[in-house]
Amino acid sequence: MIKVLINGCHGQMGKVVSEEIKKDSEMELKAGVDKNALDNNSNFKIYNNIHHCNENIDIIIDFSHPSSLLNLLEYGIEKNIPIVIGTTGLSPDDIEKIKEASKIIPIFYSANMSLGINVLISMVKSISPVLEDSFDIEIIEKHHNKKIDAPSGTAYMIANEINKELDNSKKYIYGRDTKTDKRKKDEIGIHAIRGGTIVGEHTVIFAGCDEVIEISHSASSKKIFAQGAIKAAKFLYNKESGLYNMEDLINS
Ligand SMILES: NC(=O)C1=CN([C@@H]2O[C@H](COP(=O)(O)OP(=O)(O)OC[C@H]3O[C@@H](n4cnc5c(N)ncnc54)[C@H](OP(=O)(O)O)[C@@H]3O)[C@@H](O)[C@H]2O)C=CC1
Ligand SMILES: O=C(O)C1=N[C@H](C(=O)O)C[C@H](O)C1
Repeated sequence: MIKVLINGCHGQMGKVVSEEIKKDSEMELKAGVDKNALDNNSNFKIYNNIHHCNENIDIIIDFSHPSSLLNLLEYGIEKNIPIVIGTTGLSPDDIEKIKEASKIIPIFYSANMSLGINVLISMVKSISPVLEDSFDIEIIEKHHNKKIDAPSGTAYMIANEINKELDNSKKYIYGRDTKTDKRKKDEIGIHAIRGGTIVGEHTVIFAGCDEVIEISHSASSKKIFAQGAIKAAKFLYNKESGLYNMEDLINS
């Protein structure tokens, strides 16, 4: 049995991951960490500070908040525990810290744990260089009204992957409300919608002269992210230190 700690266990994703682990015959939920360690009659122990947890843990799955990253990495390094990180809204400095930590322990990071989004990314990566000269690229993401970061981590991930294919020649434009000039060629527009219970939708628009290609992904339940994170945890368990992502998992 792989013994799991969920960081952010009281959150929307934490609860779904916990339900999915309970159904999994290869995994055991040993502990949870959340800002408020409510006693909710769980059959696993909940802590409000990860450093207070002395359980025997094989892997950590994190869907929480950027403010917990430092503690999380410190704990993983101190106890030599691999970490699957799904939290978004991380700063470039946070990403650097993840890269540094991954020299010591195995870390899996993806802003989107669904298979579908990662297939979408390989599609847009392959067509962007072909369309770049004559098509404008825009990304629209839609999420529920409880989401705190914008644009989504996935929208950034899609934009970054496209940009890498285009020699990082594009800059990102977020909305256009204060703009007074025409769209420039070197832009990728990124736009965020928030409302209701939308789980997560991402559309990449390639707009050319008299023709438009739209590639979309729509998540209809958080289960796909939880199941993806569990697959990532099984993949990461017993791996060498290093930084892994969905591409590594898909190609494994
Ligand atoms: N990679 C992926 O596939 C996916 C990523 N996500 C990302 O996962 C993260 C969590 O999403 P979601 O579950 O919807 O968000 P929630 O706000 O519902 O859950 C986050 C939980 O973490 C808690 N928390 C906040 N700060 C800390 C801390 N310092 N230490 C421990 N726990 C803390 C929150 O407590 P409190 O509410 O009291 O602040 C809350 O219970 C977000 O960044 C989201 O974008 C979401 C879905 C898929
Ligand atoms: O907060 C969410 O819910 C989600 N966040 C991730 C993101 O920011 O990309 C992934 C998913 O779309 C759901």
